[in-house]
Amino acid sequence: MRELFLGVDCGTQGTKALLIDADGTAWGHGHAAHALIERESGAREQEPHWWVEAATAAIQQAVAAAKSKGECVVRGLGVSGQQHGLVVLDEAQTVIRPAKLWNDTETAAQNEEVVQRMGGAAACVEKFGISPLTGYTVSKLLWLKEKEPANFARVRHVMLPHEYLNWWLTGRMCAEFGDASGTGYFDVRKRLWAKDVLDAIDPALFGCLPELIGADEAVGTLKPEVAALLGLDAACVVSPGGGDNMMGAIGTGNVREGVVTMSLGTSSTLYSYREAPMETVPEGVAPFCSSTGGWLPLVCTMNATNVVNSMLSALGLGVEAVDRLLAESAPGADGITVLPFLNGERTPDLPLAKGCVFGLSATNLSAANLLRATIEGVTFGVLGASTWVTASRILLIGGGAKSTQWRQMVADASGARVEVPAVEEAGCLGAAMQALAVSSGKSIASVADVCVRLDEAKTAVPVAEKFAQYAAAMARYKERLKAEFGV
Ligand SMILES: Nc1ncnc2c1ncn2[C@@H]1O[C@H](COP(=O)(O)OP(=O)(O)O)[C@@H](O)[C@H]1O
Ligand SMILES: O=C(CO)[C@@H](O)[C@H](O)COP(=O)(O)O
Repeated sequence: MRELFLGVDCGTQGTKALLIDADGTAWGHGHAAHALIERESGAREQEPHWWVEAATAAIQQAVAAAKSKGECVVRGLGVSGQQHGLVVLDEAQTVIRPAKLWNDTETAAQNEEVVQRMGGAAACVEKFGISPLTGYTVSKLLWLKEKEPANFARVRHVMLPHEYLNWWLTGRMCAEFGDASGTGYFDVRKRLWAKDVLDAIDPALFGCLPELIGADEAVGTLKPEVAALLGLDAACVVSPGGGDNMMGAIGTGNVREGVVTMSLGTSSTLYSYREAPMETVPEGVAPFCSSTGGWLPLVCTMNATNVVNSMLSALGLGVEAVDRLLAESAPGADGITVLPFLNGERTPDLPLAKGCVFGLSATNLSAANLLRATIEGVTFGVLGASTWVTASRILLIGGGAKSTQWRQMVADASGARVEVPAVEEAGCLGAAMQALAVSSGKSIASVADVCVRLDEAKTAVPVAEKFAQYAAAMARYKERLKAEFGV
């Protein structure tokens, strides 16, 4: 009987599922999209039951695909989730309101207030190794207390998206260091909840947090009724899971120092594993913990494929147009610059910013140049914030990595060789690899050595002439940013 391991990744736009064997070979995939509640106030929310429904559909698809290839049993399951979302449950364990997400900027004022109550950003870094930015979980709690006091009074359990899915699967509420480190109420050096931060909002909150477990501890096994629904065995072991970037790190072998991963999902992120926490935290860097016993400093911008999708939709085009239009246009988009802040922005810290288009003329205005300038803006945003890490090689993941031309742009603009894992869904792969490690007792590094493979045909090698062209376009991007927003 074939033994398989399941990874589930609850991203912003959808949930994916992947089944692998102990060699990292894929046996089944599944996908289901999520809706997104977006309001002009900056609210970005989803109903937690949407994630459960999407996970159910995606897992059922993956299981059906694997079973069609022969008899199999799923031994372990790991969940990867969009970071920072706030799920609140009442005494009866009922979800109180939609989850506010990582890209919610309605809570910007509350983030500033929390930082101030803790003595300012420098004091936060000194005390807890991290200072919260808009989007982290903590500001959502203060927002709830101020704006929806009746809902706040009902809160008995506070969870992140992947913890909520683990609870649905197993009935156990628990947290692990990687995702917990993005809450803003976690001491990232000591790897403990930061009670002082929660007390500054409300002393009742600390008692609402889940227990912390280690990266190699199992959460438990599946609830029998959930196992039956998903077509899985109730003995299937659920590993701790983690934030999607932490699971992407595992899925790209970013479990040792010196590896750099970049993700082009709804957000754009760039991260690199470290054995020790950062002593000094460069501006814009989120000094998170990894879900593998170390640390995972990262930069994250709030505008990536969401902005590309909006521009495509405004142009009446679909995602299949990306490669064609990038190929039709040249680095620098004939002088057009897009600051892609449709979602406000976190890096740089401009939660209330709006997007801007500069440099339009009668001769350069075309769909190809507009789309290119948008994708360049997204790419320059994350690369420009990533000078704290040097990379001669970048492992590129997320939906945007499917574009040949975008991969080449990242290589040309960064000067690094861009490589793509053979399994496209790195968050799912990382979660499945963690499930394999936890259920077999193997180290995550040894699992990574076996399971992470590259799709050599997709490697993009930087072209020196293009590097110079992108450097000029990026300099123009930075000038526009400075002139418009002073950063
Ligand atoms: N071939 C492609 N070229 C460019 N972008 C693509 C391509 N395929 C998918 N995408 C983008 O990837 C997005 C989904 O990315 P994904 O990493 O799954 O997001 P998330 O994890 O945040 O839900 C799509 O909405 C689309 O914009
Ligand atoms: O907030 C962050 C990282 O700190 C985001 O990276 C979220 O974790 C959402 O991820 P995607 O939906 O873009 O994968």
